[in-house]
Amino acid sequence: MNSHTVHVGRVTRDLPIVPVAPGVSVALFNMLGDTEVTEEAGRELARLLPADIDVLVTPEVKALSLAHVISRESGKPYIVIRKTQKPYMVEPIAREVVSITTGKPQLLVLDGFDVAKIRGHKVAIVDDVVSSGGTLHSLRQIIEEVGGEVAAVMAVFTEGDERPEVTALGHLPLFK
Ligand SMILES: O=P(O)(O)OC[C@H]1O[C@H](OP(=O)(O)OP(=O)(O)O)[C@H](O)[C@@H]1O
Ligand SMILES: Nc1ncnc2[nH]cnc12
Repeated sequence: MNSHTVHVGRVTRDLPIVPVAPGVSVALFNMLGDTEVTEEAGRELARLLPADIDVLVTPEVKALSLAHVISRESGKPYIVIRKTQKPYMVEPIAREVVSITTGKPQLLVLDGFDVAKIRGHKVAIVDDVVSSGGTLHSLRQIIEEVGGEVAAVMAVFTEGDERPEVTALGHLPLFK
């Protein structure tokens, strides 16, 4: 299998290149279960986090442990936007999203319990990869709908297009 070598701080990984759509492949970056990469990326991104951020918001699931490390390092709390609506949620706010790696609609759901932690606050969105920007767009819509201000977007990698609005540790090409 072809691979693409990346560096996350002092850690090196060979990412497998996998097809995600007809004629499009990505270097798959899956942090789940990779403690070394998660710790390194989380510490690096925490150093780059603007001081005036109140709260981190991350989408389930691959970026979850990254948000945990940034939270621990920065002392800022984090909120997880889920991908399924649960019966225990209070007045959930949901948006559909199509990411490049999933290719079909998924839900992004904010539990109403968490709205007060976002309303009137400066938010940093945390994700592992920002690619088509579909996930970022829907996260922004949810945060702004409940009165939060997206003041930073932090990711380990951008992918495809350049994204000057994203603070990232590196960039991944799309393979076409
Ligand atoms: O910019 P985009 O094209 O929206 O792609 C970025 C999103 O895609 C991935 O999530 P994925 O859909 O693979 O879900 P998962 O983390 O639940 O596996 C990744 O974790 C980002 O959230
Ligand atoms: N290269 C990639 N690896 C993992 N998740 C992604 N989401 C978008 N691009 C991705």
